[in-house]
Amino acid sequence: MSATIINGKELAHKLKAEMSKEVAQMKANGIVPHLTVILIGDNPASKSYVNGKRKASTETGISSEVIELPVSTTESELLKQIDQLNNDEAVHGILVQLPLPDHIDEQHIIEAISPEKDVDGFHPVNIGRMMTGQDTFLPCTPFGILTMLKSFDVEIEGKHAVIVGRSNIVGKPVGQLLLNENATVTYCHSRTESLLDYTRSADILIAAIGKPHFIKAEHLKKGAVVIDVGINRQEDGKLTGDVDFDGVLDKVSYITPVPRGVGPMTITMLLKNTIKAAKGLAESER
Ligand SMILES: NC(=O)C1=CN([C@@H]2O[C@H](COP(=O)(O)OP(=O)(O)OC[C@H]3O[C@@H](n4cnc5c(N)ncnc54)[C@H](OP(=O)(O)O)[C@@H]3O)[C@@H](O)[C@H]2O)C=CC1
Ligand SMILES: Nc1nc(=O)c2c([nH]1)NC[C@@H]1CN(c3ccc(C(=O)N[C@@H](CCC(=O)O)C(=O)O)cc3)C=[N+]21
Repeated sequence: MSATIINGKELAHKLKAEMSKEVAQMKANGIVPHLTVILIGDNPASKSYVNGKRKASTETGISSEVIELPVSTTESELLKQIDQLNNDEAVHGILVQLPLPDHIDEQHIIEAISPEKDVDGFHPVNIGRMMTGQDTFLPCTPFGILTMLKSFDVEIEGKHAVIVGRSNIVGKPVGQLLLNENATVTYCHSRTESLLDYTRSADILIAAIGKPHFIKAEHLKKGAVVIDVGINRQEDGKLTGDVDFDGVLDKVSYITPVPRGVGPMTITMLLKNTIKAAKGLAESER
């Protein structure tokens, strides 16, 4: 059986072209979608992700701005900055790049962002809306994964989706979105006993662990759909996923590569959410 490789970069490219047209139309009506990203400190990985976001915004015609703050920034200074952006009508989306320095409480920051500008979909109000199946900003990585599965007509309803990883930004919400699509969902994590028993029964396996090549052929059922969320930097500087891509290729029906898989889709969904935020504001102004 030959596997289909779900190329996230190509799909992202296609979606960005569609969004460019939408943005042009919005601009013609006097609305310029604007995203503000706050980057604290000089973590090279964070800088590189933020650059990717800036580049993709420009490509789509979305106006973006990056506020770079020193690692010494206090929580109250950051809260003040967020308050200003919440009250700035020209700003539609606010994203605070994670992780934050240890002296800043991540949850305080996430909850300070207005839910109407929370294009990451991390605010508890938006998480609650997602859980109850309401219209909201979906968290970008899970939203990107769902978009990939749907674009490739992967059947979700009734299927067993196994998520390895339970973080608030990837594992938990991706499980919820798949549940909303009528999958049967199992969450696994570092305390799971006999992980193989679960992963081997997965029709759809989502790997969001952060350990290079953790998922191997022995973990999988033949014909499984594998989504690799992991982004791990190797010694040679190259990126690799949580799945042993070459080792499992013969066994799977669909698989996402790293790089050019989930990562570019995450950024694309951020742009989609920013457009949605700009539209939401326009509607309330009418
Ligand atoms: N492509 C993209 O757009 C994005 C990629 N990422 C990448 O995805 C990966 C995961 O990110 P994130 O969710 O933030 O990571 P976290 O470190 O927050 O979560 C990792 C999860 O993996 C679980 N885990 C760790 N070891 C094992 C094990 N041996 N067996 C089973 N489960 C295990 C942990 O369990 P426990 O809860 O018990 O500790 C935890 O739930 C990273 O590589 C990250 O860089 C992240 C965000 C976006
Ligand atoms: N508030 C917040 N929101 C986030 O969405 C967020 C965050 N913080 N912190 C870090 C994680 C990670 N993340 C990625 C985005 C794009 C790629 C991506 O585009 N990766 C490319 C490769 C990029 C490269 O070569 O460096 C790829 O996989 O092909 C990866 C990872 C968003 N995150």
